[in-house]
Amino acid sequence: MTAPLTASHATPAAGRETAIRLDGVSKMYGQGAAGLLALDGVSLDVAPGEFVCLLGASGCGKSTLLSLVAGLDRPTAGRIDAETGRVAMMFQEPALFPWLTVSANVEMALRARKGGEGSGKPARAERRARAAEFLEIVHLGAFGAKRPHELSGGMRQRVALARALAQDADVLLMDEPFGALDAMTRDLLHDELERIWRERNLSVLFVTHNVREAVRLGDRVVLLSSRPGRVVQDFPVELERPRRTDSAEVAGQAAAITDRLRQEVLRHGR
Ligand SMILES: Nc1ncnc2c1ncn2[C@@H]1O[C@H](COP(=O)(O)OP(=O)(O)OP(=O)(O)O)[C@@H](O)[C@H]1O
Repeated sequence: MTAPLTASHATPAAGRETAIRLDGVSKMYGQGAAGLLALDGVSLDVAPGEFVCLLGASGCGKSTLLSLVAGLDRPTAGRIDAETGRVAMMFQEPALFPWLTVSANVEMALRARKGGEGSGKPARAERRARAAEFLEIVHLGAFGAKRPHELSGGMRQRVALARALAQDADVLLMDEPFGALDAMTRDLLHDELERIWRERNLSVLFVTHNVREAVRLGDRVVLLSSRPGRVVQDFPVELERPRRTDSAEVAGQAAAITDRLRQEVLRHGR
């Protein structure tokens, strides 16, 4: 949950147009007869600036896949390149430090930044000013002095988003970030995330159980099989943006993907 917020395991390969590449990635937890194969030969590319949603039955390895891309764990086989190297993660729980103000939570990410060309750690006053800018981006400019418990669930997730942006990440890995929010708040956050994704040209890998949410947000929806997770189908979503979750177009494409997901779940007798 409160695992490291940045992971850098870049493998530069000049001229390749991928932000994330998984090539034949498998993950086995444990060993021998007691081993559990969570992912089996997953190959998947995310282009720079692309928004890819990952769908699949419960336990099919979606979170495992994200943690491998984030470099929090290693694959048993296969290869992962996150070429940009600046990866931030968001979870269903915002995982803020409750004793710190909203601003200080975002400042922590600025403190934790790795040094590098033009990205040295900013001094305290500058961190505060930059945290305020990131809070403006998520429309929480007036809330920097509040503590997390004074905010609603949706606002706390916006702080988590500001914190992810403050890491100067160009790849966002999101594990059901809006799963605990009510439908109205989720809708608003979809709009905000879409705006920020476009403005900052982020590459996003977004895990969800919600097929409509995947179609609302994704350039592509990648469907994983039940465990062990394998890529079953990759659905391009060519609907014009901005999309509405409750539109007939989104509902239509979501229904087709749900049918395929249902077949997959039934095939595994769940
Ligand atoms: N650290 C671990 N050790 C052993 N088994 C694990 C570990 N982490 C996950 N698993 C198992 O690996 C499988 C895939 O888990 P994972 O959490 O990646 O699936 P998921 O698709 O994200 O699930 P959900 O949709 O329910 O969140 C599950 O059977 C889970 O129990």
